[in-house]
Amino acid sequence: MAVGKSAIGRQLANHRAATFVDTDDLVVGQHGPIAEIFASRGEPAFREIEARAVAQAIEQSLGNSAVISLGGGAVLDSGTQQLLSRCMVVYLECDAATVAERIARNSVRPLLAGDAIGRWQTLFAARKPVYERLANLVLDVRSGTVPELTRRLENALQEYAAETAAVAPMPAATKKVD
Ligand SMILES: Nc1ncnc2c1ncn2[C@@H]1O[C@H](COP(=O)(O)OP(=O)(O)O)[C@@H](O)[C@H]1O
Ligand SMILES: O=C(O)C1=C[C@@H](OP(=O)(O)O)[C@@H](O)[C@H](O)C1
Ligand SMILES: [Mg+2]
Repeated sequence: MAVGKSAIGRQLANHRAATFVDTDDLVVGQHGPIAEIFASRGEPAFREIEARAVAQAIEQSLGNSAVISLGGGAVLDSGTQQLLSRCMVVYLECDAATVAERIARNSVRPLLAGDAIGRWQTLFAARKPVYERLANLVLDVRSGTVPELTRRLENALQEYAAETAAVAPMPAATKKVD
């Protein structure tokens, strides 16, 4: 949460003239504000809605050029993990110090209510292995502006594509960009 998935994803899509889909926006468009879904129906209901939104976004992107930004907890769903195995997955690697100021003024992320930084750290520690396992590319987003990070991501994606084309048909191992 708050690492820049939505902001960087949107800029990358603009740069590539690709469709941009933020699955949180899909959820909000279909079911209303995320905080209200958590409050009235609970997190399990949110996760089901979210998994359907992710599946819809991936299905509609097949054969098209699309950048899909997920919510930070979406990858915990096993169905989503399977669908992501057909996608180029980028993990934006960040830390608590970098997001601290952003989440201090958080008002839309129910899982960060109360001790925002403590909650972020606990969630991150539990999810990090999943992020690492699913990622084709890891981008360090601890420093740089959104436009700078988008350029670094674009360059890294081009390098990744060139490397995987060179070793096809074997998929390349996860690449880490500092
Ligand atoms: N590298 C960055 N530098 C400064 N602000 C950033 C950076 N990345 C994201 N932000 C800002 O932090 C907030 C959270 O970013 P967002 O893209 O919504 O994160 P996520 O989708 O991962 O939760 C937004 O206000 C965004 O503009
Ligand atoms: O990490 C999470 O569990 C969540 C992250 C949020 O999206 P961002 O990661 O885009 O903030 C949003 O899906 C929801 O508040 C739950
Ligand atoms: Mg987001």
